[in-house]
Amino acid sequence: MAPVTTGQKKSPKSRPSARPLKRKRDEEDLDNLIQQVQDINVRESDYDTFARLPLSQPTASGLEASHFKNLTDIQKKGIPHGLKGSDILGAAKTGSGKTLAFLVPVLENLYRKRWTDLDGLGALILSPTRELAIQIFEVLRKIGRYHTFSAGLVIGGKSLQEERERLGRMNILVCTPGRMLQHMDQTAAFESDNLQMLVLDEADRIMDMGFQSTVDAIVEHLPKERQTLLFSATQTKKVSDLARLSLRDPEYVSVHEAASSATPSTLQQNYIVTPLPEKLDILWSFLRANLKSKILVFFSSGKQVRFVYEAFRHMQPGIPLMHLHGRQKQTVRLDITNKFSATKNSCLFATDVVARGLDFPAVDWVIQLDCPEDADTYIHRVGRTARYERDGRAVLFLEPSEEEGMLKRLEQKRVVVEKINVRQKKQQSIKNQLQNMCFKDPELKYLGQKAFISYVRSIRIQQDKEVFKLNDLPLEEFSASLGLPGAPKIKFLKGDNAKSLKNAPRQAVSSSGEDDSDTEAKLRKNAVKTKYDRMFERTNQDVFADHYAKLVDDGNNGEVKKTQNVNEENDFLSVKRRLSDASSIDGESSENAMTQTSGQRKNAMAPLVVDSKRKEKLLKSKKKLLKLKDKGKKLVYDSEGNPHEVYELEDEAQFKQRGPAPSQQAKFLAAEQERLQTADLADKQAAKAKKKEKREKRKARERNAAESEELEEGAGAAILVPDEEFEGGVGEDAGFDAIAREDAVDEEGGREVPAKKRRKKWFEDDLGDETQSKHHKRRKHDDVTMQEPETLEDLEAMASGLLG
Ligand SMILES: Nc1ncnc2c1ncn2[C@@H]1O[C@H](COP(=O)(O)OP(=O)(O)OP(=O)(O)O)[C@@H](O)[C@H]1O
Repeated sequence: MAPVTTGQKKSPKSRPSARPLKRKRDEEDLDNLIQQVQDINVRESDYDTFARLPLSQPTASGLEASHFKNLTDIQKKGIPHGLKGSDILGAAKTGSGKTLAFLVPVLENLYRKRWTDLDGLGALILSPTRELAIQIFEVLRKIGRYHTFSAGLVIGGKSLQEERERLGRMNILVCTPGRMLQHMDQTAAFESDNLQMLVLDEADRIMDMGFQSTVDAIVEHLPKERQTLLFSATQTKKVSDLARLSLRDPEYVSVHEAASSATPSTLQQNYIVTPLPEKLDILWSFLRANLKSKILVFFSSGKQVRFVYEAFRHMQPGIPLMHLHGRQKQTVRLDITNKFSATKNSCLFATDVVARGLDFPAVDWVIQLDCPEDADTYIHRVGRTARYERDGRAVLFLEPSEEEGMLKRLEQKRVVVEKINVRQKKQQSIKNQLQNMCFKDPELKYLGQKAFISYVRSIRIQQDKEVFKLNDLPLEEFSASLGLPGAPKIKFLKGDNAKSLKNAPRQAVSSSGEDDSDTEAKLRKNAVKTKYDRMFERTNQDVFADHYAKLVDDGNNGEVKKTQNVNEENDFLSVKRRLSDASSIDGESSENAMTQTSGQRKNAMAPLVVDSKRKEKLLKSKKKLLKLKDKGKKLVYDSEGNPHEVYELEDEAQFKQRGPAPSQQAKFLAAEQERLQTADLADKQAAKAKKKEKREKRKARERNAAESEELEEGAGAAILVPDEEFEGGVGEDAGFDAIAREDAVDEEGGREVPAKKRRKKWFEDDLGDETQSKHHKRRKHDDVTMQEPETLEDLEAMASGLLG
């Protein structure tokens, strides 16, 4: 139970017995619980209600207060193994209750180990997205409200420093991999040596390419002796992943392997075949016909989401529209997630950022306007509806060229989808409206162009070429259907990799390099020219800036003019001028600049290529040009006082004697790496030892203080009052932080005694007492339903505050 000290004083007579008695009883209960867990027979599991499971009182009460009574299939199979400490590889359909399947064992296993603040981090829960991490954290808050563990959410969006200060004291952390690793590498006070459990929710996504190396690095920081739980809706038993996470004889807990379909039976799944240029018409007509529904529409990129959202918003379909994609600020994303969860009828346009794990209540329709990259993504997307025994419908839009390939992929994953047709009579064309809007509003047109480009790129980078066939797409008509006057020109990178590009959306997809010739040629025809296209096509680009003309017009400009003339014949992207010497920058005569040979140059710098307006401007600023000047050289002196370069070239013959250059290079790199690793290890060990010493000292101090306090109050001066504990709001207030009561009353005399000053909670600011007590009272009434954060700020405060 949550050890909340009430501050009540007992008479000297009663003092000696109360606390030790209670402690003894608790110890006995705990021993019983440990025994019961040992006795669990996982093969004959008949635990169909939480009440029948051997659970601690705080967890049982938390589950009951959150209205969880019966176990779902994955919980029936997973929780007993989890309680017994086994590693788990869990797979179950979307919406089948996997979150509790790992949260219950987390709380219970730490509880049975008598985990306290002083023991540090006990469980680490990794989630691939921030939204999912927040959702897991909220469920943890609910069911863990009567525990005294401290729990935190580490998802970025807060300053590293702010999180850092609180991180050291957390028992359970829910986090995204990137941010966690950042702390592990940079936060000295963060320790995971004691970690007991590692959980990966949506494990397959976390083990996906984008996260692989991050997860590897995180795991390196964790102790090998730990329990590891992996859960996902679409999991494979990839041996390499298991080895990487050092799972020990994992229990394969799968509740849909034998099922005929990989998706919930309450989900009705259909697909329609529609040419790309008609997609938006159909989507629009669909929305108009379903104004009283909650609809989630998936697109393959954020830019499409933005364009369709903006365009449809202007056209007012009659249903509230929202949009969500990875480029929005975290606070905005949270806000939209909450709003969409709360509404009954609305439509959310989104990317795959919400495809996994998010538990929006009562979604009626999941529409996949763009074909998912694979069958797993399909399963996760449709899993946003038909959750926990509810009904739901999903419709996949397929381009004729995608139909055969995608259906094959779905079949391989035991996903059964039925074809339906669109009623032509009800289909409304919005092409003209969109064209009109794009014509009037250049911003919208710009969004449309971006949307077009990102769609084409998304198809190009797909790995499954049996499904995605860029050359078969009617791109010109598609661009017209977006309201654009022509298909924008697109350039692609050579040999780009689908997943790494998808996982690095912020990485600019450079347009330099080589193009996809066929498509490019196709697209170049009738291409819409952007501001930049026009800029590069300007015929008078090579007209010198005034400043530069003056600079070179110093009597002897024949050379420059010659260069200029030669360049004029080149293509528009060719180099117009080269300034190749610092002296010209310093304003010395251009003649010098142009006639100096490389042998003459002492402080040679990389040639400055003047091929754009920006660079021409640069010529006007001496300060900026100075940056291009060669910096001074570092020399080292030998014992005789002769100067040497830091790295001097050795004699070639000598060099060759030591073997071929690549092998020497490899050797050098290996040696350097080893040197760095050794140094790093030593640093880490020293830092750890220091921290450990500090922690030991702190523990000893706190123990001494606790003991002397106990002695002072007389043994057992403060007692536990179970019913009131809950009201006092152990976990209710601050997650799982314990608090001391304020309004303590002396039992004997009924006299009010000054309350021990309690620690300020995350939701409190410096309010007056009255306001605080009102606040406190309000929360008391909320103890059963668990107060939800009302605003984004509340949630933010909660996220950061619980780290304290
Ligand atoms: N034992 C239970 N009794 C009643 N409702 C439950 C139970 N377990 C889970 N739920 C509810 O079912 C819904 C889905 O649960 P959860 O989010 O854990 O599913 P999931 O399997 O993780 O889904 P996904 O694969 O999409 O992440 C939630 O709304 C949750 O509150």
